[in-house]
Amino acid sequence: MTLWVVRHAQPRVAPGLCYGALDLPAEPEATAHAAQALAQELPQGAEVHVSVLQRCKLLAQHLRGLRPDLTFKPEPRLVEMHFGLFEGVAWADIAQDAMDAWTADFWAHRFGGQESVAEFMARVAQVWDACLPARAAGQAQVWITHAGVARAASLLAQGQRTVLYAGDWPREGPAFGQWLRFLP
Ligand SMILES: Cc1cc2ncn([C@H]3O[C@H](COP(=O)(O)O)[C@@H](O)[C@H]3O)c2cc1C
Repeated sequence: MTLWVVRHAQPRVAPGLCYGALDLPAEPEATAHAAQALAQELPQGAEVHVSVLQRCKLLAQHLRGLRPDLTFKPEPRLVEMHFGLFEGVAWADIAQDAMDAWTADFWAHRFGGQESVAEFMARVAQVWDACLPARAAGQAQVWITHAGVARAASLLAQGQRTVLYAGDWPREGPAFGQWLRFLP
C-alpha cells in the first residue's frame, strides 16, 4: 500500500538560514492550503505519522479538522536532521572548514556536532521498516515531515541505506506543502 511523504508548508524563517531540527513556526495560510490539497488526496482511514516539530504538527492539526477518519501518531524519528551548533546560523557564516569536514566524511561526520547522516538515515529507516507490515496489510501510511526525510525515503525506496559521498545525496525533494508517493 502507498506511503505518502508530505513536507510541511513554508516555515517562517529568514532566507539563507541553516535550520534542520530548529522548531520554526509555519505560515498559517500556506499550511491551511496544503491541508486542503492533502485532504482531497489521502485514502480513507490512512495512518499519519507526524514529525514532532510545530511546522509539521500544525499541518496535521489542520488535516485532522478536515479528515476525521484519519489516525495521527507523533513520531520524533521523523524530525529533520539536527545541525547542532549551526542551527539558526546563516549558511554564509558557516566556516568553509566545517563544510569541508562534512564533505570529506559525509556519512559519519556530525556537522555541527550533533548528528551524522548515518544516524539520521538509521532513524528514518526504523520508521520506514516499522511501516512495512501495515503497508503490506493494505493500510495506507502518511508521513508529515521534512525535505531531508523525504530524500532519505527516496533512497530507502530504492533499497539504498548508506550514502558515502555528499554528491550522492538526492538533490530533489518535495517543495513546501507538497508530497512524494511511494507505491507498494
Ligand atoms: C544530509 C542533509 C543535508 C541537508 N541540507 C539541508 N537539509 C534540510 O534542512 C532543511 C530543513 O528542511 P524542512 O524545510 O523540510 O524542514 C532543508 O533545507 C532540508 O534540505 C538537509 C538534510 C539532510 C539530511
